[in-house]
Amino acid sequence: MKTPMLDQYERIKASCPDALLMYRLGDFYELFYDDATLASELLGLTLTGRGKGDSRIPMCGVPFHAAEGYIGKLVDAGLRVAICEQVEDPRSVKGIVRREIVRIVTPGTAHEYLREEDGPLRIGTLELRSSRTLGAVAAMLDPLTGDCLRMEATTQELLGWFKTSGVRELIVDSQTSEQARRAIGEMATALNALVSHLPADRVTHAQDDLAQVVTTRLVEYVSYTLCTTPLHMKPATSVNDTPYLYVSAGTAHHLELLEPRRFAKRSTSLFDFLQTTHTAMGKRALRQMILYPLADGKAIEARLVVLDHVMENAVARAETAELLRGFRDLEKMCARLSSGAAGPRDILFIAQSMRRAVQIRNVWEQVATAVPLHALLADLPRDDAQDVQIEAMLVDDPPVAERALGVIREGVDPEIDRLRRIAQDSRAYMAELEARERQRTGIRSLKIAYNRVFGYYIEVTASNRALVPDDYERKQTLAGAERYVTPELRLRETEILSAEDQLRNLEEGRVRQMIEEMRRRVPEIQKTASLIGMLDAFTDLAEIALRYRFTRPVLDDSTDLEIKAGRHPVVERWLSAAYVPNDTFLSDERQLAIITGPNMGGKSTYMRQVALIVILAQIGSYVPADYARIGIVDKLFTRIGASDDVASGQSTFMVEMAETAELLTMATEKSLILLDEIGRGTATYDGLSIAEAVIEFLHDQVKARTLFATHYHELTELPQRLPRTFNLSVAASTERDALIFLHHVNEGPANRSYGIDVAKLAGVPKRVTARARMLLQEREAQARQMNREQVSFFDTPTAQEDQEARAILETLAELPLDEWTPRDALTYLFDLRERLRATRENGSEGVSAWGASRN
Ligand SMILES: Nc1ncnc2c1ncn2[C@@H]1O[C@H](COP(=O)(O)OP(=O)(O)OP(=O)(O)O)[C@@H](O)[C@H]1O
Repeated sequence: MKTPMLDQYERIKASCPDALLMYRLGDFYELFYDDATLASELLGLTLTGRGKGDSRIPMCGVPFHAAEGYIGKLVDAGLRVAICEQVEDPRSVKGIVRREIVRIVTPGTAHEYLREEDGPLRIGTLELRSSRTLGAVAAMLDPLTGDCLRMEATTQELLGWFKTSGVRELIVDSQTSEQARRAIGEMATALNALVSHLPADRVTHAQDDLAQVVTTRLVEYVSYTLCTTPLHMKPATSVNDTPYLYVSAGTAHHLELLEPRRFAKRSTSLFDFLQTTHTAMGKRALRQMILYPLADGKAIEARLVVLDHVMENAVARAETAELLRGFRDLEKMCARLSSGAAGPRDILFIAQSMRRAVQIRNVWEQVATAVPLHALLADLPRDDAQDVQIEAMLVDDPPVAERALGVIREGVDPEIDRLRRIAQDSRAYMAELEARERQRTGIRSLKIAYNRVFGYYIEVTASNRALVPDDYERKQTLAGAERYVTPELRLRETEILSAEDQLRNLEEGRVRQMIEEMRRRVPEIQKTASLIGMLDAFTDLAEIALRYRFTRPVLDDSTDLEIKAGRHPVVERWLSAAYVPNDTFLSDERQLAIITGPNMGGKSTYMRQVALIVILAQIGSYVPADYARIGIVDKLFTRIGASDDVASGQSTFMVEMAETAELLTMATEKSLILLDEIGRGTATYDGLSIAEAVIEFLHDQVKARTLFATHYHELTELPQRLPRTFNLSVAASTERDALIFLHHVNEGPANRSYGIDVAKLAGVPKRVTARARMLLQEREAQARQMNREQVSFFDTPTAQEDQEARAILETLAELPLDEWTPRDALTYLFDLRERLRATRENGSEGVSAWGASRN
């Protein structure tokens, strides 16, 4: 026999089959059946059971007040959780209490349950244009702030956007086309995201406008998970209208834009370096700026003008910082208002912050002369009358929950004050009655107390039962005590309870009204929140620019990149020694730089520095350089530094090649590409060949500005045949056998490589480095010998060939094979063959090289 409760459980569960159902039962959320088994495993909870024998079903539970953490864990594990509450007061119903799902928490919409520091949380979806070449229309939505971004691009590009933006869940519905479904499936795998279905009854009728379709789908999904119509969704903006700098996910990772490298000892991310904002909105705005730098000259200039202004006005800046310090997270509160979770405390906090916004507006209105700043201020609130009123009505420290007493300030409502006095008087009265009864009965331990079931009662310990007077009426017997009522107590109780009831009704009514008013103001509050976020971010960027002596960049539509004395802001900050500034000059004629030099010489720092300067400039920030002129970059790709993606199950080489593939297909003439030692992860000749072919392709086809760091010295020859390439090298010197890094970037290739010196520096035993140096010398000597004996043997057949063959044989005879590893030998052999082939193809030119040193 199924109990009515289980019946209800199963009905509710059926309405939400792809979520774990947390079913509220008194002070617990209970899970049953498979949900219970799964949750108990993931959360380490004891699995119990309900019922007996065969009909016993698995069950586990979490206390309701601690549920948040558990829900967070489940969602983090990629599950959906449906929260089912009791929606009536159990005391006022006979039989089973009505229950409803009040929230579905999913990986992409769990903003109240996950830590914001772990990055943004977004949901996304897409539809494909009927013709493949037209690409796809996509939208992504931040369920906390209600920001919705639309974009039209290739699916590959969209994947990149989704990845950097933290899309954790992709939404499909019954109208999603088959193709789109496939694309979404593939993306979900790449993003490690969940694919979720919007229930059919939520799908609005088919529309022609795909942009509309994708945004509506996401808004509907948020509404579905919140179990209410959200008030805080903003109209979608389009990436295609406001061009942004595309930063591939790999790039954001390599450059440590938002998060430091795994295992980094300090916060080495750009975000951490820049972030001294005062508000949660400011932090979000800054993160957003870094994630979406601009690619439109006018928009960047507008930001720079605001920044100039903020930098110039030190007093206003300081006052703003002061006001921002106490600012509450308005965006989070709007989300709470929207989902019906807001209570009196939220209302007070919003009112206080909105008043501060008015003050901030006043601060700047007096000094603002710049048009873009005016535009920013125009939408800040001007009038705080409403909020002053709210502050006057609510007590200083109101409770979080909507249903609580003592929320309205004394003097606001005479009726509330009167009822409160009755309640208070009765408390005094009860104390007095207690004293009186103790006196009358002689029972010193007698006490008057209250509970929800019996109301007020007099409690007497069992040992004093004999002293109880006749007019006491027994209510309840406990182990060591008896509880009584008297007619007087009953009378008083009715008075008190009715006063408290009325009081609660009145206070709740007031609060509900305030919440309703605030809900109507959500768009205004959101607008304020985002402007305050921007102002906070600008104040922050201003402080940084002043503190670290940044300069204002010049942006234009050229494809130049000119930096004088550029620095890497984060490395400079943490370096104990002085940072060596470096110049950069790229243009149409100097499109691709091949950078050589010793390990640890500063190649990757140099490349990162260039990338960060470009990003900062396109954010609208000042930059760490004496001068910077930047032809606006449309897409930024980097492949720098050791990959730590090995943990994700992909080989370093595979990841590297995937990223290379991405940039080769996506980059344009306006892009900037930074590559560090690509091809290193494979056999020398594979690697070298890949590297060379990539350079050729970038030079001939893509024509993007490129910095290419490499250890293949062979590549320094490329400028001879690829006119837009040139050599750069990081300087090092060896003094008395010690290697000194100068960190200075020079024109021209590195004259030698310093592998052995670096090995020594790194503590490789002297015997090994000495031996290596000997081997190197031998090789170089052989090379010289070969060069001397070199004859162009293919010209005049037999005799020459003969001679060359003898030279080869002689070299072979001299090879220190005993000391070589098989790999050394094999590499040498490949080397030999490769060069002989090259010789045959290119005539005699290459011969000189065949025995040359391989350093
Ligand atoms: N311009 C500079 N001024 C001062 N110190 C620097 C500079 N550039 C780099 N360094 C220091 O040198 C270290 C090594 O730099 P980096 O990692 O860029 O070398 P690399 O040439 O890329 O080495 P590898 O080829 O091994 O990757 C940095 O951690 C930093 O401490």
